[in-house]
Amino acid sequence: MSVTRTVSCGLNFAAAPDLHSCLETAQQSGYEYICVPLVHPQLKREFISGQAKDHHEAFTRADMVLNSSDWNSLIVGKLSPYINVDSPVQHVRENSEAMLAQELSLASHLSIPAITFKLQGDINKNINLACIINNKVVTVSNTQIWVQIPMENPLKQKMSYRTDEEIVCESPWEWWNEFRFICDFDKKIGVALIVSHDLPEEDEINRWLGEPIKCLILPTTLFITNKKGYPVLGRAHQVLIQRFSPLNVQFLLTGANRYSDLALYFNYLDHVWKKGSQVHGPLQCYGRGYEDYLQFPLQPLMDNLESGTYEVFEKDPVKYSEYQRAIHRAITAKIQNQSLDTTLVIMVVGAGRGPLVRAALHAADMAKVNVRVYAVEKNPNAILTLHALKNDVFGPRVTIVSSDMRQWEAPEKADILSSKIYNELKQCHDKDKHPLAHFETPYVVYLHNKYQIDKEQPLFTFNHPNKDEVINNSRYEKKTFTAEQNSVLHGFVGYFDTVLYESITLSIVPDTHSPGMLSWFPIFFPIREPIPVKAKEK
Ligand SMILES: C[S@@+](CC[C@H](N)C(=O)[O-])C[C@H]1O[C@@H](n2cnc3c(N)ncnc32)[C@H](O)[C@@H]1O
Repeated sequence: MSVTRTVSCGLNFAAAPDLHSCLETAQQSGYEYICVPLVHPQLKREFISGQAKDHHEAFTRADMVLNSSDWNSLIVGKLSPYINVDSPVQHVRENSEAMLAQELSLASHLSIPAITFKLQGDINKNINLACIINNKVVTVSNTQIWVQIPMENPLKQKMSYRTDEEIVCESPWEWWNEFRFICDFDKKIGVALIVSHDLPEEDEINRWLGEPIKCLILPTTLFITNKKGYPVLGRAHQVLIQRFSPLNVQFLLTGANRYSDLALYFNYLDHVWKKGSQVHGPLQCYGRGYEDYLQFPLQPLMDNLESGTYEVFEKDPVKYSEYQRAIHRAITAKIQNQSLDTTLVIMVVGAGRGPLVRAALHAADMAKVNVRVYAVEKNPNAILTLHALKNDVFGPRVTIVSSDMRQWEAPEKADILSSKIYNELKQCHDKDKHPLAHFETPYVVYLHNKYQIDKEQPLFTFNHPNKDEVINNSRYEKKTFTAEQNSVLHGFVGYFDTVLYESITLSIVPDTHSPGMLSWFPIFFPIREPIPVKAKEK
């Protein structure tokens, strides 16, 4: 599915003495917003001591230069880079705190959508900043915070010019991780990732793909000139942009323009972004709009499903044909060594609006075998549909049983049993519970913005029919996972696969996912407190 929108890219300005002309420059070339200093870079203020302390002139432009809807949608404000609220020098720190308070208050007054600043090191150098941002912005306003993090440690870059040896230094992901822990993982705080010339290892990029990346900052120096004289990115950077595009990230172009027109960068980025945002494959098309959206699992035993819900199941192009293949294969196996006029008994338990009944009849027709099909369903509304289908389509081979299968006394034994009830969960979901109660309970989610800490492992197996003397479907298992790199555990994801008959299976496990099958998103159990995990830790 191709994308008709254009990329959301902004233009960074080192200084913006005239906001109108900056906006005009940006918009003429397709850029959606501009990123500008909240205060002119030269207007460093003095609050504690010094000559400038008693200057009471305006420290920046007035709000009237733009109307509020432009402030709200077109401007990302940069905090002054000389603010250092973690300075060991008292007056620098105190002055910085006052400047920061002034700029945060201004950002809130203007209601700009986001403020941004660059993180220059680990939490030891930024603890006060993290606390102030958390207390003064995250908990009190709607402004988004874009924390600029370099993709590669600047120390590594610096040293790479001086030595050929492999430099081991901390990943800037750690800086971000520590910072957002202080901000309690608030949704308003996200990453503006500064894309480096040398890209980090694949693992590290994968880890960033699980973070709340709001923006990729692209220095103009990343671009090279192609044969036609236009700016383009190298292959690795194109792939990077395409991998982040589906996460709805915005972009920010920064640095000197080296071409005749700024639109050349924009047009190229738009082209690369569109390629990355294209939705491939039926599952991606189907899941579009549901990415990372936590949904309550269906409870077909406790609730009676609605007509529209059945309609959604029935659209799956793969599931029912696999059921039909499985039933056909089971019929073929059953009738071996039996006389031609044998009638097989097939029971569809939890028949819904009849797709498995239809599959059973088709399979019988293909095998040229007589069948009696029992369609057992407890939802009285779905029973109406089944009766209509019996009259119009299924005919006398089908007996409709309006009953809970657990209470039904079957008149005869089944040769083949077919059912599709996987998403049953015991506990009832109360949507009005305390927000924290929503943790550690399951959700269905089409996972998108995620990093998988370790490979999935098989957990529970259920065999049907269960011929144990005492049937016990409760399960308990302990599994050990090993983190490949430092990361944060937010929860556990559950997949399943099932054997319908012999080699015919359905699976939503990533490595073995049934091609083209749309049904069933994974189940996700969020944990209440995210847990930091160290590389190689179990
Ligand atoms: C997930 S739906 C599947 C319906 C249908 N087989 C299909 O593929 O579209 C499960 C169905 O099983 C029914 N069901 C669940 N528990 C049942 C029970 N104990 N007895 C009878 N039907 C049940 C539900 O009402 C629902 O119609």
